[in-house]
Amino acid sequence: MSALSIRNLSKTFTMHLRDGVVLPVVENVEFDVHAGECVVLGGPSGAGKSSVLKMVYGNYGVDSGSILLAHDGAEIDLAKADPRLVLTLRRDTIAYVSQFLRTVPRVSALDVVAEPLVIRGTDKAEAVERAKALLAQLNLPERLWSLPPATFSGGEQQRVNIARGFITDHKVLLLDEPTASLDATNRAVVVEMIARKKAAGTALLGIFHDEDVRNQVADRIVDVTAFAPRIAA
Ligand SMILES: Nc1ncnc2c1ncn2[C@@H]1O[C@H](COP(=O)(O)OP(=O)(O)OP(=O)(O)O)[C@@H](O)[C@H]1O
Repeated sequence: MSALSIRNLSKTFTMHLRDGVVLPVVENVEFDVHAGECVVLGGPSGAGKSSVLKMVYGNYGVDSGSILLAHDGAEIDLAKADPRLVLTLRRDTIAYVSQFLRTVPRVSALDVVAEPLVIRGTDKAEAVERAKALLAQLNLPERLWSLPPATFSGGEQQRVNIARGFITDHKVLLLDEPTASLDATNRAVVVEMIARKKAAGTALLGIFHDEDVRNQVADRIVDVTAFAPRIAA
């Protein structure tokens, strides 16, 4: 069984403020992501890459189809999971590095990064040590660690977000443009971190506009234009 299996997934957006105009985005999306590989969603702007990623994480509902995850020795369909189960899947099985960090006031960068481990029951001091190691690896200046990331630069916030997403050993890791705001040095760090995740058996699914990074991390590219909706005649 794959770590992540997408079957027949379709999505339309209904614009309620525009007389209920219906915008089909993708139809019959089908692909698998196996343990230890990084699959990259490809296709031009507007093809639906982010929408697919958001469906897989449960941020967007689906019209039809399945998002099958290996969780706790069973196969779970995230597309049909109730909100409580979605939260459990996010705690234990599927992690997501979004493009932008959602900052919480007064919470330090270190605590933001350590939180996913603490929630899973890791001792706080140990979680903070792991957070420090990741922030150091990502070259986030130590003077920033105890500050809330709200005032950080785009690239600094993105590195906090990456550290938070990478700190656990979730079996599935989703990456939405994790290197978009990074300089060459830190892009290389992230490429190395992805390679380590693969070696550890994580299944990764991501969007990377940077061609260099994409070529370095991708085992396979799934072209989302293959799932463009057929326009009704
Ligand atoms: N919440 C939403 N409501 C309405 N339409 C949406 C919504 N999210 C995405 N869309 C539409 O769905 C289509 C696909 O968007 P999506 O962001 O998934 O594309 P993408 O391939 O990730 O593009 P890019 O590479 O530019 O980020 C677009 O036409 C977009 O306008």
